[in-house]
Amino acid sequence: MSELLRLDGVACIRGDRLLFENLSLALAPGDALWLRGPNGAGKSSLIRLAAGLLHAAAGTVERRGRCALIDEASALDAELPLRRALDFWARVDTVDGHAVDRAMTAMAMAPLSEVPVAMLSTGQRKRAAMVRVIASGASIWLLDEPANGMDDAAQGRLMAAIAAHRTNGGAVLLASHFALGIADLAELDMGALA
Ligand SMILES: Nc1ncnc2c1ncn2[C@@H]1O[C@H](COP(=O)(O)OP(=O)(O)OP(=O)(O)O)[C@@H](O)[C@H]1O
Repeated sequence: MSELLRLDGVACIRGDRLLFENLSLALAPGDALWLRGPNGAGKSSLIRLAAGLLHAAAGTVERRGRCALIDEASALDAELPLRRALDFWARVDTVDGHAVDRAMTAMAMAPLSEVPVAMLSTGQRKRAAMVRVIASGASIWLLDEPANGMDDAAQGRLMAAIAAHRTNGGAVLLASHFALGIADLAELDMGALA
């Protein structure tokens, strides 16, 4: 497979409801795809399928390389100072402290290194989750509403991080209610599949 992520003829059932079927998509290095659609359309479900956290009722999901995920649940230990919480994941992802340093700078989080995760604001928590994604070194980014709660400056940093990741050969699958102003972005309207 030349792509980083490929879904072929995928169906998703949640509870007793068929959310979508026969859905296919492929992300090659440098690609980004925006999943759009109203509440309940299945955007988060598709992201979780791509991450391997949900089982497809039909079809296949293939990944080449590691993926990093942002969703509504924070993976960072709420009790720890931010930097220690991020260093834990750096060890899991087998990346060094410099990768965390660079990602902290990219999301302007370095001044908050010693603040416990539980005390971060909503937007700061999203930025912290993005630091983890950037530092992970994963080639496939799965971002579920990554900009929710971010102010304009943080959204600008998110856009820059996405652009840099694509330039470096990564791919991005993004679910968002609103357009984020990303250049050269493919779209999949999940509302149209319902
Ligand atoms: N664990 C679950 N069990 C049963 N149904 C679920 C479960 N999780 C989600 N659903 C249902 O699946 C549908 C799609 O949910 P999903 O979260 O994927 O949509 P979404 O497009 O991301 O919505 P939003 O824009 O509100 O985040 C909804 O109708 C939801 O109620």
